[in-house]
Amino acid sequence: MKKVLSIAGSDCSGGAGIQADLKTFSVHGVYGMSVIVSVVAENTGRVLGIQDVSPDMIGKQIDAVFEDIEVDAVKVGMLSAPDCMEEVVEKLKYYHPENIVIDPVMYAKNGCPLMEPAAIKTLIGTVIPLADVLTPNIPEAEKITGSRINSVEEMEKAARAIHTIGCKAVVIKGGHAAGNALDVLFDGKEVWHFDTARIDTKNTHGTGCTFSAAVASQLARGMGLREAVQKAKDYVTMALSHSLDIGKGCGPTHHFWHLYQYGLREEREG
Ligand SMILES: Nc1ncnc2c1ncn2[C@@H]1O[C@H](COP(=O)(O)OP(=O)(O)OP(=O)(O)O)[C@@H](O)[C@H]1O
Ligand SMILES: Cc1ncc(COP(=O)(O)O)c(N)n1
Repeated sequence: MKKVLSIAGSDCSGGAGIQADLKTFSVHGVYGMSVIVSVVAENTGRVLGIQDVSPDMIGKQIDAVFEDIEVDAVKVGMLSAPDCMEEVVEKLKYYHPENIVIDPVMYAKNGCPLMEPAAIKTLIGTVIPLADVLTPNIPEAEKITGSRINSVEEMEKAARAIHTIGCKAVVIKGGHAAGNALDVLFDGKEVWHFDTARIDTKNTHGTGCTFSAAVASQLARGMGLREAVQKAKDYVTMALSHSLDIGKGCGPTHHFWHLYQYGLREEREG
């Protein structure tokens, strides 16, 4: 069985962060593991508080996983502060796992900040260059490049600009744009589009976490980059079309395992 590690924040309401990642890993038939970087008291409507785990304890969790278990892919999510980022970067450089997917989480869906504004420098200087795949949404890509994104052409331009920071590939997710939900992949050579109709729902809590965890799962299973992104897009579309009206704010994606497993079974038999 392939093994995938999430290094991210804990969302006690279960829709995003580590909890969304582990649900996504299970549906993809990979063994999920977690290193908790921050404990976030949040729900579908707001963030009540953030408590970062100490860098020493983040490092020990990463050591505990890597000294014992082979890791086929790593998904990195919320890293709130520069010292957390530096610890994660140091350990990933030391253990050098394959298939590092980094979601540069900055805000929750409800607009609450999940990364200290001053951490952007460390994010760009040390975290982003480690990514095999970086998955910013449009506001995150704007913060990283310092340029506004108002069209698909500008998404492509931003993906190329972010690639020069040193990551191997970039997917700019179009959840925050108007019109179709169109994501743009730049793999260092070519640009690819992944396009679906926009699903009319407020229940989009955790879409970014679900997408990046799905990419990491597919890469761990040996899929090539373009196919992994397409499969992750299919998965998040399905999880969103069955999203749950839980809570008073933006409800979570639904990890609709039996349909997806059916798809996996078809793939194996076909
Ligand atoms: N309403 C929607 N209908 C269809 N697909 C969507 C919708 N909203 C987001 N997506 C898709 O979900 C994925 C995640 O995109 P999004 O831009 O929402 O990420 P995000 O903002 O990082 O998410 P999060 O805020 O949960 O971290 C992308 O593949 C995007 O195209
Ligand atoms: C711990 C944690 N990590 C990531 C997100 C982003 O997800 P969303 O923007 O869908 O709330 C979150 N809310 N909480």
